[in-house]
Amino acid sequence: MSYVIGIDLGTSAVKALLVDRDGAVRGEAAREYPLYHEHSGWSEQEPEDWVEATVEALRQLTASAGIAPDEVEGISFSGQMHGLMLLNGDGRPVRRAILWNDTRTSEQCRQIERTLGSKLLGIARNPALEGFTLPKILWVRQHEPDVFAQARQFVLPKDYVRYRLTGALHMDYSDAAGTLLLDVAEKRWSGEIREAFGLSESFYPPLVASHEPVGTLLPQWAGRTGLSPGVKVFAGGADNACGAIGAGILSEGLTLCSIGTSGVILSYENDKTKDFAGKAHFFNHGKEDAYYAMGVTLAAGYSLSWFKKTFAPEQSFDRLLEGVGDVPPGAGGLLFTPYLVGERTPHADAAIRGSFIGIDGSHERIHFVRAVMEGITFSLNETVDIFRRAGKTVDRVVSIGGGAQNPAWLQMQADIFGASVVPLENEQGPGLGAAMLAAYGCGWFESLEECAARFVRHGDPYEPNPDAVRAYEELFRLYRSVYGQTRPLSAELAPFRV
Ligand SMILES: Nc1ncnc2c1ncn2[C@@H]1O[C@H](COP(=O)(O)OP(=O)(O)O)[C@@H](O)[C@H]1O
Ligand SMILES: O=C(CO)[C@@H](O)[C@H](O)COP(=O)(O)O
Repeated sequence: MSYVIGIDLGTSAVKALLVDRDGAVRGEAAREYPLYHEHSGWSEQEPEDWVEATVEALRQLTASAGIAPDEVEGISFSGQMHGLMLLNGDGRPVRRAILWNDTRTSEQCRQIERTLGSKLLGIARNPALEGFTLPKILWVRQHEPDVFAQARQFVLPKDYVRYRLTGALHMDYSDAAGTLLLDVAEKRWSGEIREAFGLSESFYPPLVASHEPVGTLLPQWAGRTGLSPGVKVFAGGADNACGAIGAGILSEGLTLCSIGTSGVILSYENDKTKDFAGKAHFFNHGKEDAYYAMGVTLAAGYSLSWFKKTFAPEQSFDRLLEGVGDVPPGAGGLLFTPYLVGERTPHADAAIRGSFIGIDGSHERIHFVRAVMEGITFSLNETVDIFRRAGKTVDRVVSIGGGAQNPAWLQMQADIFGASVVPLENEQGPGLGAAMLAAYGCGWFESLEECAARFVRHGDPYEPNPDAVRAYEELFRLYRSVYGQTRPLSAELAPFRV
């Protein structure tokens, strides 16, 4: 048999999938790693944790599947986006990675806006947001000059892991698009942005397409991972681009909802000139010369996992969510806004924090659980609304990620989005998209579309229930008013945060 492996370097864990030529998942392995929040708004990870976890996941995957090393033909990656890794001249990290959900860089964002003005949207196609990579580079240069002086190159999280496994350093277009340093439409590093911030050309890794081969596994890892040193390694893509590939979002008219640590509503775009005026992100797809627009809820699954960790640490998600489908829309008059770490879409606001509004003596824990799920979904619906106002049709949404594991949540998505919501038969998140890039890169298929026709299996859709849709239209209006009303309170509470 021959297989490919898709590795998804997520925020909470790395997941490796072993996939055969029919797209059947023949094995999976995951390893978690910690997040470090040393100050409010900070979020970092230890790069060595990613490497160790990835190698361990590969070892477990090959051992449990009982396959011969040369049966795996190709490997590719999906990675959490935007995280800054700075490497010294020996290719070693000079500090921990600063992640996509770290919001310490508001001042640097204002600096970028002052320096580039409207040129930024024209070139990078995205506004300066705290989570993106350029503001992080400027933060380290300003606050840790000694550390920055050691840095010779920057990369993103999955690029670093791939570099450690192959010895070859690259970045693919879909991930490079999230740095604010790429000319998105022209698919090249922007000289204008680079010069504006005095960065040297050698600081940038070479760009490649997601399905391109970038090397083979270094012999030192072969024994430990159970893979052959000859296994081909393909560049891979941003987790949202890979999530889209794995869900078959490869043509106009399809929308993706992904609820992982973050939450995303994503819509495929052929037209590189499409203008959302910065209201939605606009990035290169993992499919060549294609694009996607996307809105992001920073703390989507993270809000639910925060709730579970804080109020039910001993319970599984399935146990915590038991009975949540029996609570009517509106959670008994309880509203939640998921701004635990600030927000991105539609409010690019690092200072806002979340809230429960309407707590009543009759509420039980299950009402809070339902309110958290509804708040996350309302936040995603703000992006659905942006897309509809921009003239896009959103009537069929493919739902992936941890949030797609719960039927009540899938029904809630259909009712809040007012659209059919389609889960995948074998929900594997972005790892399947990464495996598809390897399968296409290995030449198993003529195109990603041909690969998707074999690998991607949509399940039965969840249809919107008209009564629930009506109730949610009213509740969504109330939800939207919470942001403006809690913003000043959040600002006044800021000094009390640790
Ligand atoms: N059984 C479940 N039911 C509902 N939500 C779940 C379940 N399991 C996980 N989740 C949610 O999904 C999130 C993790 O999703 P995942 O796609 O694995 O994340 P990531 O790739 O960001 O690490 C968790 O934070 C949690 O909120
Ligand atoms: O910042 C973004 C997208 O712009 C996030 O979607 C990250 O890419 C992290 O993803 P998950 O760990 O939630 O999958």
